[in-house]
Amino acid sequence: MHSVRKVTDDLYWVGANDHRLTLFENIHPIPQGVSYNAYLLKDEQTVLFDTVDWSACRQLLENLDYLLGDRQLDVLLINHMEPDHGASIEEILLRYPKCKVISTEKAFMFMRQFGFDIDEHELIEVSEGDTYCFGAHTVTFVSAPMVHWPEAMVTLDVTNGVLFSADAFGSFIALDGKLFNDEVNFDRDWLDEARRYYTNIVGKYGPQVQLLLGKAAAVLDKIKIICPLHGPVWHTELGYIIDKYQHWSTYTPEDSDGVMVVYASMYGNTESAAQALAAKLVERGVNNVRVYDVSNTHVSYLISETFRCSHIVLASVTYNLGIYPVIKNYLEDMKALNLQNRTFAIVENGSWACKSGDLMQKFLDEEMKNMTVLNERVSLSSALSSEKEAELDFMADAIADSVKSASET
Ligand SMILES: Cc1cc2nc3c(=O)[nH]c(=O)nc-3n(C[C@H](O)[C@H](O)[C@H](O)COP(=O)(O)O)c2cc1C
Repeated sequence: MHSVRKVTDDLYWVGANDHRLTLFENIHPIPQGVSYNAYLLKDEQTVLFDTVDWSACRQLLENLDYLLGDRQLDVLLINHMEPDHGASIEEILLRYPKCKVISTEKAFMFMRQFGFDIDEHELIEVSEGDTYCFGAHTVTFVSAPMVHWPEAMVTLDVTNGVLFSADAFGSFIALDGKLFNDEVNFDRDWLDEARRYYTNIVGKYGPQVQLLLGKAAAVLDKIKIICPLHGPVWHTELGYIIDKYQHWSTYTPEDSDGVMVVYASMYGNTESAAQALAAKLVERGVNNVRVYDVSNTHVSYLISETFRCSHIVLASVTYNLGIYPVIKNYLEDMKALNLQNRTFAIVENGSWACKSGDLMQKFLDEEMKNMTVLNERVSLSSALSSEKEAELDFMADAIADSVKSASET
């Protein structure tokens, strides 16, 4: 059965929702699913903008069948070749043998690498600034390398201001009938998952996203609708999502008063200190505090929260003279995603040779960029003793002061 939505008078969402996939990219949990968005323009020529994951190909075909009726698909325009969008290319070309393909040189290379038989078709290679007319609609192409693969481009329909933004402005969560940003409560229900999508998938490529945002800024008044490849279509409050992208891509905390306390604890003593610290922070008026057990929280959620918050408390046991491995993995992920400009506080614990504090400090100082570590470290010997509580108070004071000054700037 077809399931389509109208975006404009002659543009349709023809994508699909996926509630079966457990792990996006086989790594990030997606408990609320994901959508693969593709769009069909019915102009003098019919144009399909991107395809969907192979698992959703049948839905795409039914949607196209329904909307095209007796018409053929004339053009397949590929902005992004990652298989969650490109996997159905060959099937589309088999069904519509006269279909031309418009894409970038690199994307055509990827199509061949992935084994798609495209060379029987007319292939139109485009690059930055080229335009193409489908009848009433003319589009122009803007390259978007590493947002988030090297071949990526975005396409602007200069006739009606629709931007096909590829993975930019995308989000986890299946659409389930909704399509537009104002059909959902984005701030309440989607923002966390949009951030988790961006930060884990594209987070590393902040400078490249900045480049794209710079190009978009030059034509911002012309952009009326943003059609990403996952999640809602933006047709109101474009500034809201662009502002989020500004923060994320410049590694600027969204919440200058946000504190996350991430603890690693085997027997509960470090956990107890983490909770005591959280209570002390709230007592000092720092209410935007969340506590995470690193062992129970998938690292993609921690990364997302680390992009949101200005302050991070790392509380780790010592493990075989090292940092607890799961905290180490979290730090490595932060580094891989290029995260910077955060303030840290360190709580360490050990029963005979406490090392985790120095090691975490060294990692932040030497492996990462623009990270500040507060001097007030708390060093536990097995459990939080009453003598050490004063140190936890000093740490809470220091974090509260730092949050206050971050919020004032
Ligand atoms: C496998 C393992 C390795 C450990 N290695 C060290 C170590 O190298 N140095 C140390 O001081 N404590 C070490 N510990 C002890 C814990 O870090 C220590 O008991 C800590 O207080 C436990 O805190 P928790 O109650 O939050 O789990 C180790 C414990 C385990 C289980």
